[in-house]
Amino acid sequence: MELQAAKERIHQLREMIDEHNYRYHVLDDPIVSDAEYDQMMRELLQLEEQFPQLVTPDSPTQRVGGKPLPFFEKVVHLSPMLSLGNAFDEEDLREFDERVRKAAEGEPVHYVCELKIDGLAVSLRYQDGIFQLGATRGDGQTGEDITQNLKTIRSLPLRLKQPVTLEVRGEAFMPKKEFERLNKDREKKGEPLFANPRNAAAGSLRQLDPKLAAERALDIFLYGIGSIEGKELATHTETLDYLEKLGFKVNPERKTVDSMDGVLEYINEWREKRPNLPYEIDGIVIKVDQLGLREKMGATAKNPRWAIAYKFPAEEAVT
Ligand SMILES: NC(=O)c1cnc(N)c2cc(Br)sc12
Repeated sequence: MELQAAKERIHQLREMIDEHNYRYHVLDDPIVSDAEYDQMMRELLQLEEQFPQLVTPDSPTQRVGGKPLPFFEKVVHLSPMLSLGNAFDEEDLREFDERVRKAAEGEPVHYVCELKIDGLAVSLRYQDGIFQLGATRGDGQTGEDITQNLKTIRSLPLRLKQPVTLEVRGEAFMPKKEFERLNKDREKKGEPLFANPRNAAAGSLRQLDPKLAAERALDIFLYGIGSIEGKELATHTETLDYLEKLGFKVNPERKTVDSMDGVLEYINEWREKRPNLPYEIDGIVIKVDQLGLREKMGATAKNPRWAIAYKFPAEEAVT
């Protein structure tokens, strides 16, 4: 095959593979069989071997690229990754609601309720829609560059549906089924078991050899924008919808309510439904929806004043 034909076929294959990867891992709604998908990947790999000058960092063949690193580089976040203050009961939530309504000075207040994923907070940077860099939260200001490992997460888009430059925040996690499979495998090999999916996810992403992270079916939900160029968003609800439009995986269980009673209802609904989720959650995140009111409330050195995490009581250890 000559170069021009190879360019066209490679472009076509990448489009198809990215779309099928998105449908399978983000929408959980595949329309081709694994065999058909693997066939497309094999053809793309062969063409890229034949024409190495046509390989690009966002090609789906580059997910398990890198060689083992000697260490992780430090990354300074474009804006600090704050952690959430905690609420443990209704009284804490009512006090939070009072503080918000005081700051709102009569302006209507909407809360976005989201599941608090029990994983590892990460920050992802995209330049003109291409994934550039991913980092751990670290101390909130400086994290570790784990780009190679994050690229192995199939639901993480290597190229967005629009060429935007932004930094997004999310939680990388290990689904419960994968955690059980991994620990069974480690038990067979006489290796120490992971205590919980959170530790397993953190341990996987802190591997210096990306091939090890690639063997673990990690996943990721995105839930916020750290910084963005050329886009004005008025609410968090809009932000989450926009992240979905760009091709990110956003948790579908979110709900926007206009009172603390609505928040309490959501919390009780998910207290019941939590065991049936395919991933672990350790609470519910409640955020002010209006970004203007968030600006007004600001943040302490550690936590935003416009959000809080309701923590479920720790599950009694499964004996
Ligand atoms: N949906 C969310 O905002 C969310 C979900 N899960 C988490 N572990 C966290 C942590 C922060 Br900080 S926000 C958030």
